[in-house]
Amino acid sequence: MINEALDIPRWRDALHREGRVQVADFLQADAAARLRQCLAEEVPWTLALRDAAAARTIDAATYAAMDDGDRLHLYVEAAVSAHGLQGDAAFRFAYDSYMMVPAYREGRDPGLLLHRVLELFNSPPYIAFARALSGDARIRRVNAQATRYRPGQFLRYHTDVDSSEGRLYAYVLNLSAHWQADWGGLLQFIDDGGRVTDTFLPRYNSLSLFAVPAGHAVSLVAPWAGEDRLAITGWWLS
Ligand SMILES: O=C(O)CCC(=O)C(=O)O
Ligand SMILES: [Fe+2]
Repeated sequence: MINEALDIPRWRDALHREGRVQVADFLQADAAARLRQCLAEEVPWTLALRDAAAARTIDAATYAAMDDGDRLHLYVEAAVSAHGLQGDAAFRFAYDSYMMVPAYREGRDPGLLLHRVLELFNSPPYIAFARALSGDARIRRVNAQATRYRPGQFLRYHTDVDSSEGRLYAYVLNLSAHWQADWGGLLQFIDDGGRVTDTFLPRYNSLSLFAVPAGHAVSLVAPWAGEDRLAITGWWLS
């Protein structure tokens, strides 16, 4: 499934130098196309939402039954609930999500390709691959969620810091076909001074990879975005 022609030492050196890297042509072409089709057509999406009260999920049936206007209203409500707030208190998000680990454990959606992906990501050869790419022998497990960002959706500044889960590296396997820079949905790295230090376009079949913690955000997807921003994202864990 992984592209066998990847130049692993090249990407590892860049990751060590910069703390982040975007690996091009990550999957074999047919695997990328099949996975993209799964995200575009087969996933029962939930809405992951964080507003002033808490992080919460709108279940797939409820979400599917809503019309576009009601959905957009939820995104905007979550966004404006941070008005006047700064720092951690302003953390908000609204994006479509499929939490692959709980779904797998609970035996939900039998036959969904994402279950095979989670198995692959936790197979000994893939863990060995992740260790080789990062140069980090502590990696033992991989978690994953499928994500879809549509106009009005976003993930505000955060660092992925986590005290219990053992997050070492964050990854994003991007599966939108022809994402354009002015559609929003950009993965932006933001330093302690508030400067954007790097931007990753969600380029088809690329793996965005960075050491945790690091300040970053997914910018608001514009009304004119011509596609959904589709990805599988998670962490390489100790
Ligand atoms: O989708 C992305 O590019 C980044 C996602 C992210 O930062 C996260 O889920 O914590
Ligand atoms: Fe993140």
